Amino acid sequence: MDDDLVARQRDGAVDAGSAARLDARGLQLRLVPHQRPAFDGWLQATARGFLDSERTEEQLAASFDRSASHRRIGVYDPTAPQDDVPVGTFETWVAELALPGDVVVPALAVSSVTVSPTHAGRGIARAMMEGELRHASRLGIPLAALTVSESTLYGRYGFGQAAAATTWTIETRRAGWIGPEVSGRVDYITRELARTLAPGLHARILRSRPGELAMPGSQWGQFTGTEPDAEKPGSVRAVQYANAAGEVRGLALYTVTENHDDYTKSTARVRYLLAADDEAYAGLWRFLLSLPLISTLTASELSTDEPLLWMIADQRAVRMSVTDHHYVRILDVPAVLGARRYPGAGQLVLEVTDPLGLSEGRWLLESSDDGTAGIVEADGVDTGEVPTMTLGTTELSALCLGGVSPATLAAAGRIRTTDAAASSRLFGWHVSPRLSFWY
Ligand SMILES: CC(=O)SCCNC(=O)CCNC(=O)[C@H](O)C(C)(C)COP(=O)(O)OP(=O)(O)OC[C@H]1O[C@@H](n2cnc3c(N)ncnc32)[C@H](O)[C@@H]1OP(=O)(O)O
Repeated sequence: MDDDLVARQRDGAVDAGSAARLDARGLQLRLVPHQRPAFDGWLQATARGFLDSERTEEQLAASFDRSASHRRIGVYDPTAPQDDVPVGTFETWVAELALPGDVVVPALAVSSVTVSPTHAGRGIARAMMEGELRHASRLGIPLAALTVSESTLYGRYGFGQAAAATTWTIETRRAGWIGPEVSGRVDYITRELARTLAPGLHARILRSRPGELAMPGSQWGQFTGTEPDAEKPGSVRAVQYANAAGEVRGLALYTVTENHDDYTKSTARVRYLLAADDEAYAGLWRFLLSLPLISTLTASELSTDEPLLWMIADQRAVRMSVTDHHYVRILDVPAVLGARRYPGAGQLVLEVTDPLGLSEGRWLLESSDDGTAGIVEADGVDTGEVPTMTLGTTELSALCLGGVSPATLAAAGRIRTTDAAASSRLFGWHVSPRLSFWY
């Protein structure tokens, strides 16, 4: 990651257009310095917005210590009784996001969007979002991404649902293992060791799964229960998988809920599973499915095409639900579509409209047999019989990771294409996108 870009994104001035809009309503848009007590007011407002209880001194200190690298903005009402507590909060940082084909690009990760109910419906969230997207666009950051509390919030700004997630409930005794028998071993490790191993393992899988985002360091602490303010840290169990050569290739974190009426009907919840290769994946799931006294295993933020389903003899032992998860917003069409890889050679004209005017245009995309692509402005270029796709940024963003096909969006009336089959061949990818956490 480019440290200079990270610093310019974090420290850049608030967007002048959004500041002026809010100022006209008597509100102030400010960059929140990484200092206490300014940080405390911002975090208390964010916690309240997400229905959390008031943060304790221990939680404030722990959050402050782990959050220096992020940009925070707040909207303040100087006439409010608590004028040091913002009525709007917004957090961003630059993180690598994986695109199809083992490539990553810098993305603006967006989080902590809240507006106090006392100030709702006055355009505060819109002003913060538009301003931060413009700031990122000016810095050349090619896309933005977020996970959502409500599905209906972000399409209006050009975010498209690009990587769905699945939630699983598995009847372990019914499932039956028909996956590979692996030659490595599973061992319990301390949560601290899991915290140390996790970032390296995640860095290895990041590029292989479109949609995955580099996880903020602090979140590993939350998954492993090693942060000073972690809730019930002792409930988190950690195991590692090492192959026959002794190399650690995966780890799993889980919690259990005892059933006091019948211990054999207890439940385990997979908190996080990281596997750097197929063998570690099989070894860890095999272990989790055979935990003694556990009759139900649950897991979430899995992809829509997990090999796990094909390692289970009785697929009806699995109940699976699909939910929208990772939303992406293209800010620079040539940068994103020129960086990702394609299944093979093809050509497509893209006519893109953008509600915020950041990524509008008409482009000719040409991919080669090796999957790389070039993209040029199509105006003035003879595009002859090349298939054309006409769509909004929201829909292009939904398509860019290969999680949904142009044919599906055309059938849904969301895009127009002169050749649904050719467009779908070009935009498809052989694995479904996935994001393994919330942020
Ligand atoms: C990435 C994340 O952090 S996801 C978390 C989002 N935050 C939350 O869920 C916390 C609880 N909710 C809130 O804090 C606020 O209600 C927010 C942030 C969702 C909205 O803040 P507001 O300042 O009231 O929104 P604002 O007035 O700017 O409205 C912007 C647009 O969103 C729409 N909108 C606002 N709330 C909702 C909603 N709950 N569902 C659907 N649309 C909504 C408005 O109608 C408006 O539409 P328009 O501009 O296209 O006409």
